[in-house]
Amino acid sequence: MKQLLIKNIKQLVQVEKENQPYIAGAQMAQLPSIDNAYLLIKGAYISAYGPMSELNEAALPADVEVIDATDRLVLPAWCDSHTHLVYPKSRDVEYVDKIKGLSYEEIAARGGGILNSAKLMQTASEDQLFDDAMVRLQEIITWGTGAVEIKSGYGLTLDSELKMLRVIKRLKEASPLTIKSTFLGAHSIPMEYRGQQEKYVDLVINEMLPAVAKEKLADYVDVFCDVGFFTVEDTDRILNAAAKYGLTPKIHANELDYSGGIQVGVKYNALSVDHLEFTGEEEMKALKDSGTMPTILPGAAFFLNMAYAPARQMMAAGLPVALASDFNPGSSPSGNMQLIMAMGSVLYRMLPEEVIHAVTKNTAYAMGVDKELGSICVGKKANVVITKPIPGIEYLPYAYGENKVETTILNGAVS
Ligand SMILES: N=CN[C@@H](CCC(=O)O)C(=O)O
Ligand SMILES: [Zn+2]
Repeated sequence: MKQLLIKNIKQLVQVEKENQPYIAGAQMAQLPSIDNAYLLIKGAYISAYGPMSELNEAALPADVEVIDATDRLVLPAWCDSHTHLVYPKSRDVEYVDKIKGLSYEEIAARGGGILNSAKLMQTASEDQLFDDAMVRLQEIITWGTGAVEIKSGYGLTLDSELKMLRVIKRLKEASPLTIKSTFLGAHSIPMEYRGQQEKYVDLVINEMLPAVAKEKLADYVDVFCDVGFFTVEDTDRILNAAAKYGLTPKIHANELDYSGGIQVGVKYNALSVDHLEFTGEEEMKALKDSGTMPTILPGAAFFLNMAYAPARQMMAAGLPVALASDFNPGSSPSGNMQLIMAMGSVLYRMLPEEVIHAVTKNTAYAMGVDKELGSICVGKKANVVITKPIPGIEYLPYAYGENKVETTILNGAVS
């Protein structure tokens, strides 16, 4: 089997002897690393690592491929556990409305926002959606992403939701990235259902969910549980129905208000609850030891000029925190996880060690791939990044405009 040796690594970051599902509270500030290290990859998996002093290069096969990482750091590739990166077109027009002062809810209420994308989605071809999304995937690989979750939710009709999910299925097959798909039929209420949204919820439950399950198109289910969108009762109904198909929830919650989304997500053992701008003591109590990953989406809060989720209070309460990009055309038009790390650090006061855990281990958990990704651990998939020559981990969030990643390795191969 083909072997790849990365040697003379200035710092091998986030090594783990045994896989821990996620990192919480004060432990997030501890980042186990090895200076002057090597990493050995066999096929698609990590087979060994350690200090250079323990490397017996002579014992390796003659055809081993060698990368010299002098002055460079090696880290697990980022896991981006929340995106909407299959979409028909950018929404830069709304951007100007936002600058002029229209709120996210005001844009949505007059048929803009998610409904704008949903309208375009009706006529978008599957091939065009696939080609555009492949370009976006290629770009995020260059920024160091190794795994990504992608949601439907710009369809909002049976056919269009299935179209989006089929595109995601094709992306899974065509891309070297590890991809998980999430059914988000309950992303917004179509205009014709306004005032009778329970009928749209019926459609999601009775028509969309069975069709999605029949074609095995989704790994997870999501609901936008927030003011002006879906209520706790709607969410409860959808998650209850989804559980019968074995679909675990990942919920959009508490972005616009104390919506009860966090609590209903925890009630249904959601893998993650995401956004969380409106998180108080009660919400943190519900999250404690729940197994539900609190996931903050700094790109959306920054772009929409929202309040910032209380990341430091969450960690002080012993909770884990994950950071994802929310890459979408309306509220976070970037999948650059290095920028997310910078935002985590500057806007949420998270330490470099904490942001690294938040975009690797904790997002791996939030998208259900923690056993295979998220750390440098023997037996895990070899999805790693080699940085350019940089001074240390602090430089990753500090130099927010630069691409610090030189090489992304996915499944043991340079991508
Ligand atoms: N908050 C809800 N949904 C997306 C927004 C999608 C859009 O505006 O197109 C989000 O996560 O930010
Ligand atoms: Zn989202």
